[in-house]
Formats: sequence, C-alpha cells, structure tokens
Amino acid sequence: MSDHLLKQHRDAIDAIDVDILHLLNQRALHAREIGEIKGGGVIYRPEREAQVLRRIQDLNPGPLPDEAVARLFREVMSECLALEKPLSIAFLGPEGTFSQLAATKHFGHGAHVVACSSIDEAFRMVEARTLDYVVAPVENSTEGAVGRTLDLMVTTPLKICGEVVLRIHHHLLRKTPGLAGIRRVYSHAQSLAQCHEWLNKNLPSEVERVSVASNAEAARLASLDPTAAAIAGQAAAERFNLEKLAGSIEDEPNNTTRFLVLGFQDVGATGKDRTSIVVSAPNRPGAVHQLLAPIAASGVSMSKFESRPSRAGLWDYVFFIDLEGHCSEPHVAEALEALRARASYVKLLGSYPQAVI
Ligand SMILES: O=C(O)C(=O)C[C@]1(C(=O)O)C=C[C@@H](O)C=C1
Repeated sequence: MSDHLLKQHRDAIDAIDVDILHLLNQRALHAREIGEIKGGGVIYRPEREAQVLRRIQDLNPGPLPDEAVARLFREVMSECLALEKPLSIAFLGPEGTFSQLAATKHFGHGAHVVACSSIDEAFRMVEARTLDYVVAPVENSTEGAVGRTLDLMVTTPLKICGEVVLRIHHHLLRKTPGLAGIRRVYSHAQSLAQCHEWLNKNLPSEVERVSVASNAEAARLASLDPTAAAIAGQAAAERFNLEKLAGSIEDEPNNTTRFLVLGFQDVGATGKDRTSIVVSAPNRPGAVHQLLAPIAASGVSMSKFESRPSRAGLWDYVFFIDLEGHCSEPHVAEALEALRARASYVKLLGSYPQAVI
C-alpha cells in the first residue's frame, strides 16, 4: 500500500466533505425559509419528498446504489424538516419493534418517534393531535392483513398519506450462546407463525412457543431468563443485548410488511401513487362483481382486495381496495364515481405516493 496515494485520496475526501457540509447547510437554510413561507401550515409534504427521492435515484451516476443514495437523502430531508418543525410519530411499541423501524425508515432520524401500547392508542394520539402522524402495520406477505388497523381505518378521521414497505428478518435471540437448554421461545404470534418450519426443524418439540404482545417484549423476556429465547429483529437484539443464535429464520425469504402513514392531511399527486378505499356492497348475489366491474372498465389497476366482517350485521362485509393512481387523475376519479353509484358505502382512505425505498 502506498502511503502517498492513501494520503492523496484522504486529502481529496477531506476537501469534498467541506463542500458537502457547506451544501448541506445551504440546503437546510432553504428548507428553513420554506418553513417560514408555510407559516405554521402543514410542514411535512410527502408528495414533494417522494419526488425528491425519485429524482435523486434517476440522476444517480453511481457507484453508490440507488437505494443507498435514497437512504442518505431521506436523512438529509428529515433533518431539514426538523429545522422547520420536528415531527412526532406514533408507532406500536415498545422500543425495538418493526413498527419503530418502519417509522424511522419513512421519517428519518430527525423525527421524534413515540412508542404506544397498542395500534388503537397510536391512532388516538394522532386523532387527538397530541402527535403528528401514526405508522401502523397493515399487511404481511406471509400472514396477511392486520385486522385491527383495517378496522380502525373505517372509523378514523385520519387520511393515509404514505406507505412504508419493510423487509422483515427474524432472528433467534438469547442471552447466552448455543441452542442447548432452551425451554421456551417467546415471540409475537405472527412471527412464531412466520418461522414455524424453522422451529420444527431446529428445536426439540418440547420447547414451548409462547406468544406475547410484541417481538420487543419477547426480547425483553428472553433477556431476563437464560432458559428462554426470542424471535425478534435486529433492533430488539441490540436494545436488549442478546446473542444472535440464528439469523433470518423466516420461512418465506421475501417476508415483507407494509405499513401505512396516517395524519390529518390530503396529499397531492406525484405520478406514481396509490389510492385506498373501503366499500361495502349490498348483501345479494353478484353484488361484489358488479362493484368491481367499473374499476376494470376505467382501466385502473387494483393492487389489493381484502374483505373484513363489517361488524354491522352477521355476514356483512366491507372491502378494502387499493387502486393504482391518485384520486385527482381522471381515470381514477371515474372509477371512484362509478363505485359511489353502486356501493352502499364508500370511504376514500387517501391517495398517497407509492413507497420509494
Ligand atoms: O419542499 C418543502 O416543502 C420542504 O419543506 C423541504 C423538504 C426538503 O428537505 O426537501 C422538507 C420537508 C418536506 O416534507 C419536503 C421537502
């Protein structure tokens, strides 16, 4: 290794870092000015943030990967926004859950994330305007819908203003190394289900599987009991100082959870958006088919269709539908109009940018 060459590169990096620092602060000054212009109005602009991140990815010459530059700019915007007004975000706690990871992935480290004891409490904190936004899990690629979030969306006055897609990696964690002597495994019921084949193959059948309120709670319990292990993510492992006995033990390699961001806000179109609605159909044969036919006729793609008992009557259902596009785009507006004419109930849950990172 040539010391001379190394020094040349490090000197170049030092000079570039001064430029980056200068430019970052110039950017921050502009953001602060924008904050003044907004004058106490809505500060967080999801449509603008999605456009900034997509543009940066389009312009990226490499060698840094697109995803890496998007993550860096995510943090830059987060800190710029915090200069305008720091945001507070409700998530399903305790600290160390995937919901916390999702909140930080979407809002960056400049936002203040607040652990809530349930999805209901997280919604309530935002509905009461104690916190600004809620990040709530809505579906997992292996386990399906998160029913409580769907139920709350029917009644909440909040609008969906963003989505976060998070790859979920589960690890087997324990206070001490080695699988010997494990008597029970704690985890959230969904995570136990997502890893059940791995558990069947790798742990004796007498090891008890105990479902608890969250993966972070599982990690906490495992940190107190040397005969216990937990299935949880990296954040929980770090928070409770646990050994990783086995990594990425989820049965489905593309295990992904989708979260929604909700607040008191309508979001403008970006050109790559999603519209979520909940509808109910009259309880008669063919009603659902009649409901969906105009969506196809308007040329709108449907990316999700999920039914839930409506709680209004036995065998009454509501349907959660995601459409590609923004409600201000003519073909989506046309599909919504046709739905309103046929459905007994339609609620627009929000139009929002599709996840960028
Ligand atoms: O463009 C704005 O409205 C800004 O406030 C600036 C900025 C940014 O840093 O680029 C910051 C926060 C908003 O959520 C969107 C973008």
